[in-house]
Amino acid sequence: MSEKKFFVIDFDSTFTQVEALDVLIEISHAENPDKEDLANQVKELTDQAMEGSLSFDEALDRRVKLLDANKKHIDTLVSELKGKVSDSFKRNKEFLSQNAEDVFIVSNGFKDFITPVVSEYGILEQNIFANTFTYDVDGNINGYDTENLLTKPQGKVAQMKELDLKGEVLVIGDGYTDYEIRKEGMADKFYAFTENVSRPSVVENADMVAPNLDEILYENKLPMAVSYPKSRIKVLLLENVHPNAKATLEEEGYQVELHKGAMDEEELSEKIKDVSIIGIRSKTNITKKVLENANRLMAIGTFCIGTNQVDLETAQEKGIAVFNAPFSNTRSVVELALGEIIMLMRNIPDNIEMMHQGKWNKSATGSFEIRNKKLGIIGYGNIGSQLSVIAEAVGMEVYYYDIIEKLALGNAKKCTSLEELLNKVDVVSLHVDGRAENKSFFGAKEFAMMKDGATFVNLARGPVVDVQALRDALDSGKLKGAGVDVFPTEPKNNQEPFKSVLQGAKNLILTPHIGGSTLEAQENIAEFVPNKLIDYVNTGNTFNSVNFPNLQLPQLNNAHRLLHIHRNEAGVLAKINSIMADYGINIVGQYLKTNEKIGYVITDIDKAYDPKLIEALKEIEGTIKLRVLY
Ligand SMILES: NC(=O)C1=CN([C@@H]2O[C@H](COP(=O)(O)OP(=O)(O)OC[C@H]3O[C@@H](n4cnc5c(N)ncnc54)[C@H](O)[C@@H]3O)[C@@H](O)[C@H]2O)C=CC1
Ligand SMILES: O=C(O)CCC(=O)C(=O)O
Repeated sequence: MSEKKFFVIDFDSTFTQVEALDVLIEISHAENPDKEDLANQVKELTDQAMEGSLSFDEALDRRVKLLDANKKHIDTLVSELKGKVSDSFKRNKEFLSQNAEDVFIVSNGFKDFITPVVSEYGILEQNIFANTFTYDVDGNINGYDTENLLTKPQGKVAQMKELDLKGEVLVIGDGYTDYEIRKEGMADKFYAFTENVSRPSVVENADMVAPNLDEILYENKLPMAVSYPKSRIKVLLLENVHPNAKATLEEEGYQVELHKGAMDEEELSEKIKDVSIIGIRSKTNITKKVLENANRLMAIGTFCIGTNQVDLETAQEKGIAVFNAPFSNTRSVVELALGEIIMLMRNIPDNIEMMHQGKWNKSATGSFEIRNKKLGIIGYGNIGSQLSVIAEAVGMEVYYYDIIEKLALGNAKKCTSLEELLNKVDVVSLHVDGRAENKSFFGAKEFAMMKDGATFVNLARGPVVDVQALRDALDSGKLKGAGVDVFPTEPKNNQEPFKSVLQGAKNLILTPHIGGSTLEAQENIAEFVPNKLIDYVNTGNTFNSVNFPNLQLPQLNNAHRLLHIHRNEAGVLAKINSIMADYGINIVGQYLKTNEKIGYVITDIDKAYDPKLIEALKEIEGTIKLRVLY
């Protein structure tokens, strides 16, 4: 039988998010003009005591003198503290009350406010060890019980000696006095609790740093309120994604690492090993080799539209869901495309170049309005169709070509072949996606089909265009000008040099893949993608995933949710349900969706079940991944 475990928990900044005396002084001095100064003095004394730089009894004495509080203030304090219990203690209330015999509060705070707060979590009064205030006849605090062990230096150690717990003693706290219990041999383990505050002198002495109570319960294989501690979910964000993404993911409780640039295959194959979620933009290739090393990876977020940089099929085979931001930067691309078209029709790139060289060339030759010019959009998706509407609004006549049937917006005219479009229009704007079949889709043959003196814009994907053929078309005068934002090979970061056969061509706008790089777009993406990832982790929702069957699931209420990802083979659902029946499971809800390769079955079941059920489900032939959520 394993040894009995005792949990010895500190109160201030551990059980609650705050230091109670800091709050009390704000309450008792609410009307005092010097309240800020007094509050700062109390905070400073608390910090010094917590870090171990001031003896606890001296700090306590000085703080109580500054309080000037009475019983009524204590009542107000208690109701404030009840709202400030640490989140992980709140959610693990069931564990605390079910193990009440083994849970102790040992605090240098005061029972007067501790007892009413922790009692709501089932903690037994006889297991609360803390100081007590003394009051005068009018109910004003006039001191504290100086005989109490916890008013003395090393008081917690002395209290633990007196308690003499027989079993494994785990101390959880944020202060030096908590660590002292372990230091003096009265505990087996000290967890530096950092959910509310992290003190270097405490963290460096800890057996383990615990960002929350879930982490401690998980480490001790004890039942907890969440299926997996969020603090164990490691997120790697590459390519300078907007800082809001990091903030959102950290707020959710994940560990987030941010890198400015992309990573190559070698580096990423190593780095990915302990990562649960990765966020990238267009320059990081998540290849088969990377995925083969990604043993903990649950989801990939592309903080952009394109997903051609991810081996979607291998990700799917490994049960890794991929999410992108299909709409967040589309407007930015459209604005740049239209801006470039206007610039190119007026020969502005050449004009700029000449002005920098000191040449004044005021001329209307070869300069045109875009009004009444024919714009040909290739790829009438989210960007192409939006450009269609805006270009039409500024007077262009819009034609489009797409490989699938698309609704013509406004007065746009559909072309039934690429050739038809290329023969007809004055400006070609490419907005196809980067699927493998589109590699070199636009080359010498297509440029030849364009009208002489036409303009060409590519803000889609680099490999789609044969850039040597584009250079030839510019040099020969076949094209009037071009705008290119994307290239077959692009630098991994802003330090690497850029090289292209296009450099030096006439009337050519070259931009460093910034079609979607506006603050608005990046902010939109940083909101959209992290929320998709969090939703997938928390509920299993795959709505908008680019490689998983799309399922929008209801909230999980008072049930456990089993997410079973399997190869799409006949009979898997039947096998799942037959195992559920064997274990006498009451199914509360079930959802299934498949695509060509995988099936995704979500089953919500009653909370009480034999844990062997999970193993049995994992053994079903064709299972890729099984996740349990609660
Ligand atoms: N430069 C930049 O910073 C940005 C570039 N992009 C790129 O823009 C492109 C378009 O994005 P969305 O409109 O959001 O994509 P989308 O998927 O909504 O639309 C693409 C359209 O192209 C069509 N298509 C694919 N291959 C085709 C072909 N060979 N011929 C004709 N039509 C074809 C598809 O049927 C689809 O309707 C993507 O490659 C995306 O990665 C997107 C955002 C920013
Ligand atoms: O801004 C980026 O990183 C890439 C933009 C892009 O090409 C996309 O959204 O597909």
